[in-house]
Amino acid sequence: MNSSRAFLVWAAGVTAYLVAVTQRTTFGVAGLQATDRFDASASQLSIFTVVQLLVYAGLQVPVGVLVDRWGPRTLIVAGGILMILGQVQLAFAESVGAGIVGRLLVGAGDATTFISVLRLLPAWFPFHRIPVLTQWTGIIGQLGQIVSVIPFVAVLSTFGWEPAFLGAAALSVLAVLFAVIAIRDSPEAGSERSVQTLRETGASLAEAWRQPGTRLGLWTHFTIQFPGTVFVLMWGYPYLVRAEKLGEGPASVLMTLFVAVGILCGPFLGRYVGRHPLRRSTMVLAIAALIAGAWLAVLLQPGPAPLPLLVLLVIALAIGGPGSMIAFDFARTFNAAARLGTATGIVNIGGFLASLLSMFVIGVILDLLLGSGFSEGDLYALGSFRIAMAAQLVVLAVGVVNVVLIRRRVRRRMAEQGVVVPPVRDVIVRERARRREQKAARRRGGLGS
Ligand SMILES: N[C@@H](Cc1c[nH]cn1)C(=O)NCC(=O)O
Repeated sequence: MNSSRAFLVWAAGVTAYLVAVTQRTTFGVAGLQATDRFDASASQLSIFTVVQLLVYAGLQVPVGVLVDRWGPRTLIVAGGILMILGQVQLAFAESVGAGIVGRLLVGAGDATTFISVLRLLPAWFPFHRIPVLTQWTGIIGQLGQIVSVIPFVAVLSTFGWEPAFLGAAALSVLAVLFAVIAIRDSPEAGSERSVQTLRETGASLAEAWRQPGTRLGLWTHFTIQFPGTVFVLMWGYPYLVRAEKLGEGPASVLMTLFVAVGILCGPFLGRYVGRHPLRRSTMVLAIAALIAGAWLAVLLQPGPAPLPLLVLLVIALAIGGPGSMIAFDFARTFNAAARLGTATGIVNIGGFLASLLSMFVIGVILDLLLGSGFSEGDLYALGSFRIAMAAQLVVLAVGVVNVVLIRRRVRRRMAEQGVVVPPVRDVIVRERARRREQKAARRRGGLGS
C-alpha cells in the first residue's frame, strides 16, 4: 500500500467532511440575519435545524447501504453536489418554505459524507492505524465549525446573505473537485464494493443489525455524543448566558474550550482504543459517568454554578465528541468490510436521534414551565433550565442501560469464539508486571553498556 497515496485519499475525504460540517453549521450562526430575511419567529427558525438533522439521521441507513454498493467516492461527490444546490437555494430563498428546502438539501448532502470517509480508512490503511485516523477524521471535521464562526460570519456581516451562502457553496465546489481528482475507493478499485440485488441488500442490512457489535456502537453513539451536540448546537449558549448569567464573552470562551478539549482528547482516545480493544466499552461507560457527574454537580447547586464547575461540565461534554468515535470502531471491527457502510450508518443514527429528542424535550419543558408560571415570565430562568437540562440524565440513563445490556451479549458471543475479556484487576496486575519487566530489562541493558 502506497502511504502517500493513502494520505492524499484521506486528505480529500477529510476536506469533504470539514466542508460538510461548515455547511451544516452556517445557518446556526446566521440566526439574526435569517430572522430579518424570512421575517420568521424563533420556532419557525428552529424548524430549519430540526428538518436538517431529521433528514441527516433519516438518511444514514440508506446512505450506508449505498456506500457499500456504489463506493465512498460516488457518495462523497453526490453529497457535495447536494450541499452546493442546498446553499445556492438558501442564498436566493426569500420565504421560510424555500429556505427549508435549502436546508433539506444540505442535510441530505451532509448525510453522505462522514460515513463515506470512514469507509475509506480500512481500504487504504493498515488495521493498527485506523483508530487514531478515525479520531483525526472527527477532529479535523469539527474545524468546519470554526470556518462557519469566523470567515463565514465575517462575509455575512460585511457583504450580506447572498455572497455568504454562495461563498459557502463555492467551498463545496472545491471539495467536490478535490474528491473527484484524489479519491479512489481502494488501491484495488472495486475490491470491497458489494454488487447486490435488493434482496441481498436487505439481508446485509439485517445481518449488520443482528450483529450485537453494531448495536453496541449505536448505543455508544446515542449515549455519549448527544450531551455535547445539544449543548453546542442549541441550548448551551442560552443556558450559560441567560440562566447562569455568565456573560457573552465568558460563554464564548467556554464554547471555544469545548472545541479545544475535543481536539486534545481525540488522539489519546484513538491510542487507547488501539491498545485496549477489549476495554472500549469500559471507556464509554467512564465518559458517560463523567458527563452525568458533571451535570449533577452543576444542576444540584443552590444558585448559579461556580465557574470551575461550568468549566468541568464543558470539558466532560467535549470529551463525549471524540469518545463517541469509539462507536464507529465497534461498527468496523464487528462487521465484514462489504457491509461496513451499512453498519456505520446504523451507528451514526444513535447520537443524532438522542440529540433531536433531547433538544425537543428541553424546549417543551421550558415552554411548559413558562406557561405554568413557574418561570415567572422568564423563559430561560435558572430554576426552569435546571429542570429542563436534567431531562438529559434520563436519556443518558437509557443509553447506559442499553450499552451494559448489549455489551453482555457481545462478550457472550466473543466467549463462544474463544475471546474472553479478563477482569480489570488481572489486566492491572499484568500491566504492572510488564512495566517492572521493562524497567529491569532497561537496567540490565544499562549495566551491560
Ligand atoms: N462523534 C461525531 C464527530 C466528532 C468527533 N469529535 C467530535 N465530534 C460524529 O458522530 N460525527 C458524525 C458527523 O457526521 O459529523
